[in-house]
Amino acid sequence: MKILVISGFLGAGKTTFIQELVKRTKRDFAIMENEYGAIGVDGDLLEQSDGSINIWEMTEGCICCTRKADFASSILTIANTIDPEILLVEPTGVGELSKLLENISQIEYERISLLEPLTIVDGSHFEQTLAKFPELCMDQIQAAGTVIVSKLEGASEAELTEIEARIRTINRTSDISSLHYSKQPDSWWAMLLERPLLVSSSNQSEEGSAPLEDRMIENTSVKNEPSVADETVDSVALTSISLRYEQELILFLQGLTAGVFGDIVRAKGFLPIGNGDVWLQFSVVNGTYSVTGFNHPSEVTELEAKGIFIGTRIKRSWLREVLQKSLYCHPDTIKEAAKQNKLKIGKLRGTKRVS
Ligand SMILES: Nc1nc2c(ncn2[C@@H]2O[C@H](COP(=O)(O)OP(=O)(O)OP(=O)(O)O)[C@@H](O)[C@H]2O)c(=O)[nH]1
Repeated sequence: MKILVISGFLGAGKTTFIQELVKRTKRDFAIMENEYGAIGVDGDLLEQSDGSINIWEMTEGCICCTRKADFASSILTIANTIDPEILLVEPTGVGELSKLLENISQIEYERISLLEPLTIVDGSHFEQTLAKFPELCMDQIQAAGTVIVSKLEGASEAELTEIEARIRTINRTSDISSLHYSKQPDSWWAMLLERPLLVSSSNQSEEGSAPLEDRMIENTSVKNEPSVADETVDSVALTSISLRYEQELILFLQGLTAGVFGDIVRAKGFLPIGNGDVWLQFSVVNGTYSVTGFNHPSEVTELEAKGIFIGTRIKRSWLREVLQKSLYCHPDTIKEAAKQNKLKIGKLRGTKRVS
């Protein structure tokens, strides 16, 4: 089993990229999703776009630090049971790629090998994200074998050259793809699944990128940079959410991006509108929101409305009051919902979801 880690900051476009990778290469994949909050959203979205793929979700904690041991044992379980050709790993947007690679390299053996990791960077907010989360973003870029720039589909040649040069100042050896991946040829996609990560300098290939242990040394210098990342970022995960009208969702998202519910860096989820005939999916990143249709597979009863909100100074009770209105009005219902949420969270931990 080969492992391809697809890293990138919150909302950079990791899940969207994975959907395209699966579509373009049609290989035998399994996917491991690590969500920063207490519940997973990406697994459901991926399942919607390709119901035939095995998806694992690990929530509540980061596989590069607090859930290290669970992550290692899940990888071994996947290798020994499903044994896909390639396991795609999407860490949380606030995970350090260098630490994660270090963890995985410790469980590498003849049946498990690492591919050169990818980091997706949001080209439309590159400088802002880097300025706000320097340690994290630099780590993700420096440890990547290929840095892929998203969200610059309409950029000019000059803009692409500029961002490429900027990324080059952070990582001297990686491949950089500033051309949007939707325009890349099949050979480029195939190449992403073929390049092994070199773990020690003694294995370095002639044309090769820096091996893993050299990258780690490089990264120690970054540790002294100021960072506001891990310690201050918080998350709220809500289930059983709903709104009465589509317009209400727009108003809520406008409030969210205006800072009414705290300083939200990332939000995403899906929920029913009105009597549940219409479901909508929402996504908030870098102060902008998007709303798209969501085909709720009504025969799958376990798929529940959910939303994740990541940021600082989050107004939890306000979010609950707006999105769980029906629950909020009745104290007994709140208690019951809290009980059910607890059970649900427990059930999701490290479990395998096979469609
Ligand atoms: N225009 C454009 N939008 C994109 C691109 N990639 C992602 N998006 C949008 O950006 C938002 C976040 O995309 P995701 O793929 O969910 O990002 P992510 O990195 O998986 O997010 P987290 O896992 O929550 O950190 C969604 O609204 C996407 O539709 C891109 O290349 N171009």
